[in-house]
Amino acid sequence: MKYLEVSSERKRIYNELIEIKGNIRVFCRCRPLNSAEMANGLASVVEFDPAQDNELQVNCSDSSKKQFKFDHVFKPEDDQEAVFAQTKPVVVSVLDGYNVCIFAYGQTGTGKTFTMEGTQENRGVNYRTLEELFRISEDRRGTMRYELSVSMLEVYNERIRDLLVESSDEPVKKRLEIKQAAEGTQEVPGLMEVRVFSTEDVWELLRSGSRARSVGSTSANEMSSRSHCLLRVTVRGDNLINGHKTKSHLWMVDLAGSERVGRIEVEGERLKESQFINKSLSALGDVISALASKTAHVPYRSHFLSLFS
Ligand SMILES: Nc1ncnc2c1ncn2[C@@H]1O[C@H](COP(=O)(O)OP(=O)(O)OP(=O)(O)O)[C@@H](O)[C@H]1O
Repeated sequence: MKYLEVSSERKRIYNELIEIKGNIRVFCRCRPLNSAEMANGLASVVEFDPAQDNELQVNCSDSSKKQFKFDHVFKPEDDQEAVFAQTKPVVVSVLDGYNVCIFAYGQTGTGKTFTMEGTQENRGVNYRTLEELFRISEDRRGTMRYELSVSMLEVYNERIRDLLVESSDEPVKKRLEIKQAAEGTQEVPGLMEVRVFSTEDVWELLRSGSRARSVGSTSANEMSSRSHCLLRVTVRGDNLINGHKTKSHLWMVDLAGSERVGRIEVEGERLKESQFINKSLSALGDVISALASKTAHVPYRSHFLSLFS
């Protein structure tokens, strides 16, 4: 009984939080200048107000200043832990049966992959989230049994590729598609789903998926991600007290760079990629702005990337 009270209290608080803050949250992260930028004598054009952690100001080339507001702004000195601290309350709600989606969006080279994947020493949101999900699952062991599985796919030039299928299997792999499931969620039939039992399983799995991703070099980033990379965590929950079962998805998406074609001298294959990237990002932008303004029609079908949001 005590457990049921705590659990429904947790859901009530979460729903209240969503009510107050909205169900879409936008954070902005400004990365530090890199060594090439410093060597070229570049300086940051972004200013932060120490008293406001949700605002920044951009100094424009015509000496005007533009102010932007977000739910939270991360400064160059904010580390991966600080970013995850803000993300945590939203992602862990997947354990209570909510579907959640996070996108990292920005121009090429701004730190999307660093934020989501991170490095061995500076692990990003993807790994930290799974670590937290395991920690909470363990805490709730007496009352809930959870099964966590991971899938990873990329959307590259309008095609969906499974990143967890061995690359040697590539020639026999069939093209994946999105289908609407009976309960209204989106499914990708045939997508590999790997059950994970501990954080030790996770890091190598994420690394191998990420190595299979399509990358290329643009003039703005030497190792630019040319695809949208989607990590899906599926949570199956079994309530040991009342027998209630849940299944929910958490999507963590590292979008391809939103560069403007004219700005980074692209040609040939890179140009084609950029056009596909921009088309899909623009469709996704339309969906998010329709959701944010709560308009009756949300154009999910204008691009299949939007179906995951
Ligand atoms: N907050 C940060 N602190 C330190 N280094 C960072 C930070 N953010 C990004 N970097 C470094 O900047 C470089 C570019 O970052 P990253 O590849 O994550 O950009 P991206 O936005 O994913 O680019 P693309 O869209 O081209 O894939 C990388 O070398 C990364 O390690």
